[in-house]
Amino acid sequence: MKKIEVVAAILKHGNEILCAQRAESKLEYISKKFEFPGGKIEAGESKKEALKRELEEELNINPNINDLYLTVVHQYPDFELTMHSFLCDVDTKEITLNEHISSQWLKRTELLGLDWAAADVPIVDKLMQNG
Ligand SMILES: Nc1nc2c([nH]c(=O)n2[C@H]2C[C@H](O)[C@@H](COP(=O)(O)OP(=O)(O)OP(=O)(O)O)O2)c(=O)[nH]1
Repeated sequence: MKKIEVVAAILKHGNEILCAQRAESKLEYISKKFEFPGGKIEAGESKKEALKRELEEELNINPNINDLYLTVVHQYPDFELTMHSFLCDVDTKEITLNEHISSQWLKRTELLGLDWAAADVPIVDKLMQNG
């Protein structure tokens, strides 16, 4: 089974968190789902270097990347995903959506209202518990 390793950012502005909606995809289980921005780690990159690159590519932002929050291993029908999520503080809500089709800044308690990619659910649960 194919394995993918991804980094993702929990972008916090005050008490709000950025939730970003993926574009339509032929993989229905991730198509238009909400996620934390990020992407695959490329050869030779550290996790934080990969996340910095992805955040610039996807949102035109360059935030401080803080501690690892949670690593999730999730089995999708076509691949096994390992996703490392990092807390990041941003000082502005101004972002440019270069790849996502929509975004919302939500309080922790509001996160469950979105249709998240399945791999994100443990991260969302932890964020809600620690609210
Ligand atoms: N970035 C991110 N990816 C997630 C999350 N949840 C989740 O299941 N994924 C999955 C969807 C994709 O299969 C994979 C991320 O791959 P991607 O295609 O977005 O990464 P990338 O930007 O490096 O894309 P590419 O170069 O392959 O086009 O991880 C999440 O919260 N954030």
